[in-house]
Amino acid sequence: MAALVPLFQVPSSIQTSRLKFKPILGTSRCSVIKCSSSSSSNGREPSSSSSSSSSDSIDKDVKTVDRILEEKRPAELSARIASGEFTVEQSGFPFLIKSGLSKLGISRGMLEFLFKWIDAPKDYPKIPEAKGAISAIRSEAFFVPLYELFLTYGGIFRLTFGPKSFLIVSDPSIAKHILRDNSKAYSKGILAEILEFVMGKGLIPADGEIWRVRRRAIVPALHQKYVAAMISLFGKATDRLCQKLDAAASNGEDVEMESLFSRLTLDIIGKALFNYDFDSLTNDTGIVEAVYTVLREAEDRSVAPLPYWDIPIFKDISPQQKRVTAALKLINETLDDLIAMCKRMVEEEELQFHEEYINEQDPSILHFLLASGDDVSSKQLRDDLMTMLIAGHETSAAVLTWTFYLLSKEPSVMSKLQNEVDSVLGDRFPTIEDMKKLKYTTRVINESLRLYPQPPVLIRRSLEDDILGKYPIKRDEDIFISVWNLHRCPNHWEDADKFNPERWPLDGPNPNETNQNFSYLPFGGGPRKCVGDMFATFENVVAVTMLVRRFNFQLALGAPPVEMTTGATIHTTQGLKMTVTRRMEPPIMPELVMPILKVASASVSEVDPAVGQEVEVEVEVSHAHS
Ligand code: HEM
Repeated sequence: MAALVPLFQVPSSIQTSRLKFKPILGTSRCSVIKCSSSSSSNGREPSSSSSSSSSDSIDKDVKTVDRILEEKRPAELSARIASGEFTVEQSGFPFLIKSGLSKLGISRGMLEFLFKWIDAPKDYPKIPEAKGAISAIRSEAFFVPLYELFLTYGGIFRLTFGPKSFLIVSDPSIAKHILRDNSKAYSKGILAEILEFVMGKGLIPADGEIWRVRRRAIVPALHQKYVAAMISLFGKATDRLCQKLDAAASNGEDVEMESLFSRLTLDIIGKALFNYDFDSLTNDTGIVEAVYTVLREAEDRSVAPLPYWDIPIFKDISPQQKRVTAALKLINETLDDLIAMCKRMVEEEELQFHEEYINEQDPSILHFLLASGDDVSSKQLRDDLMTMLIAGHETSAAVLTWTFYLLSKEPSVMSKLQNEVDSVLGDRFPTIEDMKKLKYTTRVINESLRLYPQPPVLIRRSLEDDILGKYPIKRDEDIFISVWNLHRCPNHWEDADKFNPERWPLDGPNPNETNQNFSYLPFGGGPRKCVGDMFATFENVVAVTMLVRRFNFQLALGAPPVEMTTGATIHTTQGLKMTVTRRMEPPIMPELVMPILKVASASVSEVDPAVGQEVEVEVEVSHAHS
C-alpha cells in the first residue's frame, strides 16, 4: 500500500528552486514502462525484434550516454558531499573546547564520551537533502522521480517540501535494518492513518500488541494444505475468465485486461477468505460496486492534497463521501452475515481442530479462524477480512496486469513460457505438484515483481531515535522504503530495466528477500512480511499458465499508451487493452485429472511471528481434491 498524501500536501509557493526534479536520464531509462500506440510498438511488431542497424547504433549511443551519466552521478554526489554541502560544519563553543582538550592530550575515547550528549548529531554526517519543485513529480507516478533522486543522492536522502520532510530509503542494508533487524522501532505511520476508515485495526495498519495477537491468529490459517486446496479455486476462477476471453476472441473484440484481472482476483479472494462468490467476472452486483467504491476511495485518499474526509461539513454532504459511507455499510453488513453464517456452520460441525484443519465445504480463512476458537470481536474479524480482501486483491491483479504487459513486449519469453506450460500441463488444470515443475513460469512472475513491485514503496515511521547507515535519525520520521529503487538499482542489477526472467537460474532457489539480501523484496521482509506470499505466487502461476496455454496476447492496435499511475499499487493510466487470439496449435487435449490427496513438498520462507525471524522450511503439502 502506498500512501502518498504528504508528497502532495505542500503548496507550490513553498517549493524551492535549488533542485528541479527533472529526470536526468531522459526518456530512455523509462522506456520500458511506456509503449506508444503506433504500429511498431503495439505488440504486433514488437520493437525488440527490430534489427535495423541505424536503430542499433542509436541504441548504442543512448546506452553510452546513459553509462557516462551513471558513472558521473556518484562522482558528482561525492564531490558535493566532499565540498561539505551535506555536512554540518564543526564550529561553535563545544567544538573549540573539544579541540582544545584534544591538544592537551585528552584521549579521543574520553572526549567522545564527554561530548556525546552535546554534539552527537553533529558528529555524524547530515543526510543528503533534496528540495524541489513538487510540480515535477505530480505529473507522473511519484516513485519514478524518486528513482532519479536516488541516483543523485544515494541510498538514503531526505526529501523536503517546506516544513515537511521524508526519508527515502533505497539501500538494501538500511531496508533490512528497518524491516527486520530493528523492526520494533518502526510503525506503519501515515499508512495506518489513511487506511483506518476501511481496515480499522486490521493486520496491515495495526501496530504493537494488536498486530502481534492478530498475526499469531492469522498466519496459521494460511497453512500448506489450505494453499494447496486453493489451487483448484484459482483454476476454476481463471477458467471463467478464459470463457470470457474465448467469446472476445470469437467476436474479434479487444479486451481491457487490467479490469478483468481485478475481477478475477476479487472472485478468488472472496472465496478464499470467507467463501463468498462475488462472481464479479459475470455480474456487477451491488456488493461488487461497493467494494470498488471503497477501494477507489482508499486510493484517492492516498494521493489527496489534504485530508478532505476529515472536513466536518464536507464529509456529511459530499456525494462521494455519502457513497463511501453507504458502501462501507453494505460491506460490513455482508461480512457480519457471513461471519454469523460461518459461526453457525462451525457450531454444527463435529469439530476436530488441528494444525492443518480444513473444512471441505468451506475451506476459507474465516472458517479456520472461527474453528480455531480464535477469541476475537466481530469488528476485529471484519477489519482483518477487509484488510486481506484489499491486500490480496489489488496486488495480484497488478502483478498479472504488468506480467501480461511485459510478455506482450517480449515474444521470446512468451514462447518459452508457452512451451513450458504445454509440456507440464497440456490442457489439464494445474495442481499443487505442478507448482514445483512450472519453474520458468515462476521466474516470469519473480521478474515481473522485480520490475513492478506491488506496492512500489513501503511506509514506516520511526518510534524512537535510531541510526540508519551512518546517519542518526529522530523519532517520528516518516520513511518511504522504495522497493522500486531497490529492484532497479543499476549497481546491483545487470540491465536493470530489462525484463529478463533468465536472470534467475531455474535450478536456483526461489528468489526472496533473504537470499537476495534485501535487494529484492517483493513481499516485504522481517516480521511484517506478507502472509499471503505463497498463496499469491501460486495464484499468479495458475492464472498465467491457464491463460497463455489457450491464448496469445498482443497490445491492441490503436490502444492508448500503457503508462503508470500510483494508487495502492501500480495501475495503468488508461487500462491494458489487448487483442486476444486463440493459439493456432492448441496443446494436447484434456486430461482433466485432479488428483485426490496426493502429497508434494514445497519450500517457503516464513516468518515466525513469535520471534520475528525468517526461517526456510521444507514442508509436506497434502493436496485436497479439486
Ligand atoms: C502478488 C500479490 C501480493 C503482493 C505483491 C503482496 C505484497 C505485500 C507486501 C510487500 C507486504 C509488506 C507490507 C509492508 O511491509 O509494509 C504485504 C503485507 C501483507 N500482505 Fe501481501 N501481497 C500479496 C498478496 C497477498 C495476499 C493474497 C494476502 C492474503 C491472503 C496478503 C496479505 C497481506 C497481509 C495481511 C499483510 C500484512 C502483514 C503484516 O503486517 O503482518 N497479501 N504484502
